[in-house]
Amino acid sequence: MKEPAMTQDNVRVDTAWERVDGHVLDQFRTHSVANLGDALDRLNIVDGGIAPIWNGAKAVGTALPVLTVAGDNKAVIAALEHIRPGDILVINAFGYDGRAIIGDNLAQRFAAYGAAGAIIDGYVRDAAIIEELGIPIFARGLTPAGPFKNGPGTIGESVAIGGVVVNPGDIIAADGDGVIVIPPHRADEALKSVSEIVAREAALDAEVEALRSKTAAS
Ligand SMILES: O=C([O-])CC(=O)C(=O)O
Ligand SMILES: [Mg+2]
Repeated sequence: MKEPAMTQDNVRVDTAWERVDGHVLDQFRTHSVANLGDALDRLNIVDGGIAPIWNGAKAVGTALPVLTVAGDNKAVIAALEHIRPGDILVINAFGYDGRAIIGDNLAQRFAAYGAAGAIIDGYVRDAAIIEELGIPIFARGLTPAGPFKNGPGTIGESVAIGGVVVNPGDIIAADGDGVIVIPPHRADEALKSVSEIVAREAALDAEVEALRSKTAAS
């Protein structure tokens, strides 16, 4: 039987779930989020309001879901000790724009514990330092206002983020276009289908190249 969730000081924690192997994640790393989205029938994509906070940020990993109260990061701080290498913190902070849920200090702690990044349905701060450090953080925007630290919250339970349900251990891929959530049981299907999409995209590029040469010759 599944272990029940424990509540630690106002934050409920469930750690009874699995992470996929790193070699599965490596296969997703070679693909764009747009192509992965096409491979999953153009579904499973987080709304475009959640975007990288610096140009060039990208990340692939498995979801460590965190639910906070709007403007409060107690559950995020409590999640630090539950990070495993390759995790991506997926934080539902209710899209609230009045408080930053994390800044450079927490982003650096995520990285120090081996997290591959964080996706936040909410706002962040200290963006210039996070960019300088190259830590991939995706959020709705920036505000200098710091968060409260009272809770409650949950760690390791399913959350909603940008209109998509994220279960603990789901595969997350994020790049300049945005974020996709891939349930592990659909990983093989997604990888097979995305290689067909890559071939189709290459054929479209070749068509454009042929058109360009024809235009130049005329
Ligand atoms: O004060 C906080 O909790 C958020 C913050 O700025 C940081 O993590 O650097
Ligand atoms: Mg800070």
